[in-house]
Amino acid sequence: MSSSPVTVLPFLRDGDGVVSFEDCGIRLDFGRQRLTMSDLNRLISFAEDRKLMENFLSMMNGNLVNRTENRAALHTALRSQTANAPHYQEINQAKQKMFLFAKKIRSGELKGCKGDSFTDIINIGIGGSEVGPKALYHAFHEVNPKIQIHFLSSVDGIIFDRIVGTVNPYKTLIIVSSKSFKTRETLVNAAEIDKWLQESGIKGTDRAKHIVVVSANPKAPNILNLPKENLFPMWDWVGGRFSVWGSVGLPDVIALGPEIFSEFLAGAYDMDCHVANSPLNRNFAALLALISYWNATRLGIMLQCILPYDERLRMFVSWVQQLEMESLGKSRQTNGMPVIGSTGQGVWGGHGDESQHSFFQWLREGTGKTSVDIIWCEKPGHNHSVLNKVLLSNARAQAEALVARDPLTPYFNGVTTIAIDELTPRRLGSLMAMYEHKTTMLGALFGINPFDQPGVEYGKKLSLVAENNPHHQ
Ligand SMILES: O=P(O)(O)OC[C@H]1O[C@H](O)[C@H](O)[C@@H](O)[C@@H]1O
Repeated sequence: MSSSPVTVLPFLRDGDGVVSFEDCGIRLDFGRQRLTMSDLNRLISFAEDRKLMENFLSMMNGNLVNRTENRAALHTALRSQTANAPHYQEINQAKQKMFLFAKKIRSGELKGCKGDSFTDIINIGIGGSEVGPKALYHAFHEVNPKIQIHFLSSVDGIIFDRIVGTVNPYKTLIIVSSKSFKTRETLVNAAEIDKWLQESGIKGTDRAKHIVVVSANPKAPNILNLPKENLFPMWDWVGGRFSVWGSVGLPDVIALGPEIFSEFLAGAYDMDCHVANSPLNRNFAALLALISYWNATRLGIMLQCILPYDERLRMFVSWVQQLEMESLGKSRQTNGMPVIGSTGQGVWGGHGDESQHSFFQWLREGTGKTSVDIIWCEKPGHNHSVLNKVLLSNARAQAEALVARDPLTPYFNGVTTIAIDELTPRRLGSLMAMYEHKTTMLGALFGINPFDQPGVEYGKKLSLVAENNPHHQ
């Protein structure tokens, strides 16, 4: 048996040039990725030819960048801090409505139908109507939250029972969150929860004190037989997986407070400004996108592993997974022609320290190639300095260990480290916005539309057919 020839790939850090820099409280180091500075410079020229920045600014200005659905993609407008952003008035109006509602619930001015203050929220929603608010809540909720959020996403009665089994319906607010208000799981769960409320005696007009809806579908309140005031609006010009910055964030605004949510938006805006104003060779999102493009198309790396060494970022992994895989899992270009070569990678990951004792063996010595993002926060969110010392040592050590693979095998990893000074809501906003911009920029580089999801919609149709098939009862 003859062994395949092995080429030892260079690291970016082995040449001249800047491979690490800081902005928005984030230090990015891409020196352990497998390319040379001249490769990177060629990639930057390619990005210029592809009009990467022009595309990005066109998205922010509200042009119809989602061409298959003939829509804009204006998630940046939801967090803009300037009055000249597109749709400023209606965005601001919706935000004020959400903030006022949250303040009244938090102060106890708004109560349930029997006069109780709210202690629990059940957020019914799936995909983009769940993972973003869940990531934010998981990062910043208190040890014993005064108002706790429960996320009901899949149509799995076990989860349903576990949630309703721990809450008092008179002290519970239900948020039914669905951009389309057509998602089967969300509507079926909403009906089941409504039944539970009614069986608990919350009927007729009392229901309106316990259920609100978040949707871009103006018929949503009517569908659930609620007054139209119970609607918190979304718009078709924000994609579901980019929607945490608007009314989809309502459960967080209530449970964590408007101040935390405002900071989260401000952090995303910091990153929007960084990406809009930085040259390509100092631009976080553009560099992440270009390296990912290189990895997928030149090195055949089809996996992207996200490893936060911080419990608060555990749910962030699921959020990135939906963001990247739904946006970039495409094999047709925007012009309708099949893609030649590769597009988006499979995204997976987990808490870094736990993953060391689970799948790191595969990363270190398995027969695969992976691009890894290791994320840590320099200042901990707790007082256990010994624990933090060990955790951060692990993170730094693994960044080296994962690239130190046996040079005689054709398998390897490229590692990017992302060190955050301190995880505040503002920094989480910046981090999430950075990955959003990486994703949409990759769409432009691959020549695909990162804003639609026709494959998911096809699956939804087939599920309905299966549900109506008597042989599946
Ligand atoms: O918010 P909804 O309209 O209920 O959609 C929920 C989810 O449905 C599908 O799975 C889409 O692919 C997702 O992008 C979306 O976030």
